[in-house]
Parts: sequence; C-alpha cells; structure tokens
Amino acid sequence: MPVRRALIRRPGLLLADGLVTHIDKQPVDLDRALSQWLSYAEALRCAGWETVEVPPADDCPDAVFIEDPVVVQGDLAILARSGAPERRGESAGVEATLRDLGYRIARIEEPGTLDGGDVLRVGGTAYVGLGGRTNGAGIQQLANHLREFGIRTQAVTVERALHLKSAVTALPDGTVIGWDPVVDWPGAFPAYEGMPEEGGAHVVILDPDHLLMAASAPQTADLLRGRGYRVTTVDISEFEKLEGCVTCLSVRLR
Ligand SMILES: NC(=O)NCCC[C@H](N)C(=O)O
Repeated sequence: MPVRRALIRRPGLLLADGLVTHIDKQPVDLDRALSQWLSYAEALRCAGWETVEVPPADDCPDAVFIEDPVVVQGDLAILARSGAPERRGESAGVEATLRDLGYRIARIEEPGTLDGGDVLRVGGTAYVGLGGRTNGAGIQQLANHLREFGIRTQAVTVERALHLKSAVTALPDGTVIGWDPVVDWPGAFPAYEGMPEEGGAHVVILDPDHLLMAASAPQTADLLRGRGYRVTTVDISEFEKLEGCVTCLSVRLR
C-alpha cells in the first residue's frame, strides 16, 4: 500500500490566544490540549497514517489548525493566504516541510484570501466556502490551480460558520453531512444530510469504511456506526473552544 502521510503541528504555548469568531472566548487548558493532540496523532497512526510533524510556529496561536495554511492536491501544495492576517505567519514551516517531501509549490496571491478549512473536495468537485476567510479572488486562483487535476471548483456561501468545513464534510460515498443550523445552502450539494450534533458535521476519512470524529458527537457516531462505518472518536474539547474540529488538526496527503 502506498505511504499515507498526514501533516500535523504541535500546539504552542499561545494556543489560548487563538481567534474565535462565532462563539464566546473560553479558557483553554494547555496541558489537556497537548494530551488531546497527542491522542489525535496516535489515532491517525493507529489507522495506518504516517504523521509528519511540521515545525512549530509558536508566535501564531492558531498554528495547530494546520489544515488552513495549505491545500494539497496530487503533487501540488497550494499555500493559502488567510483572510485573518494573524494567521499568515503559519505558512513558512508548512512550505518548507512540503518542499522537503517533494511537492511543487503554488500560492494564493493578494488580493486573494483562502483558508484550507473552506475547501471540501467531493469526487471531482472542490466546494469552496466564500465567507470571512476566503474571498472570490482566492477561489478563482484556487480554481486555476486545481484545473490541471480535472477538478471543478464551486463557491458556496458561508455566513453562519467559520469555514465551509466547520459546517459540512463528506462521507466516503460523497454524501455531504452537516449540522443544519449552520449550513447556509444545503441545496448546493447533490446529496446532503443533516446530523444531530454540531460536532457530527465533521468526519476525517481514515479509510473508506473508517471515520475519525470528535467525542462531542456521540449520537452521530452511533448513527454512522449503524450505517456500517467503523468510527474512532477523540476528545478535542480544547480545540473546539477555538472553533477547531477534527478535520483542521491535520492535512491528509494522498
Ligand atoms: N479549518 C478549521 O476549521 N480551522 C479552525 C481554525 C480555528 C482558529 N481559531 C481560527 O479562528 O482560525
């Protein structure tokens, strides 16, 4: 089987200063965050993923949310340019690691903005959230980069959540799942299904029959187990306090 790698980045000491946009600020327990992050990384490895630790960016409180500074497709790493200027310092270490791994590098350039958390690929389509972090110019540039892979790009308005993937992700069969109260346009997806919990909107596909989910969504985990999926859960409460979810703590390279 080809190597499956996932990029991860250890939380830094400033984690508690991370941005919050749609929820109130809550105290973050740093020790608990580190132990949750270690368990998250272990869950990836147990499922057969090799984890590659990107050098820390300790001046950037949100650097642990490594999904946001890059979109990787095939052998191309597209360095994003966050709509939150505080997050732009996260890119350098990600670029260095991906160069070392042999990836070609492209960039979202000014005036474009884009966060990886806004990019949901389902089959040959990349749905891209148009909202606080990602603008139309960023989506257009991403579309140009993805075209060589035969991927078409479709913008989806995001107003009620931080990122598109804060609101929806996709099951291995392509069904987009979300938490209805924060999904602006469920009709944008050919197949959409609401889940009973906010954290139930987020799945990492570890294998075609194996999902990683947050422990905060037990009803959804049971529902998906009932559909035949194996579901591994991890407690990521300290990251959820910063509007993070299971998807944003790693970048799966395939
Ligand atoms: N892709 C994601 O959902 N990333 C979560 C980023 C959370 C971070 N506190 C932020 O506001 O940028």
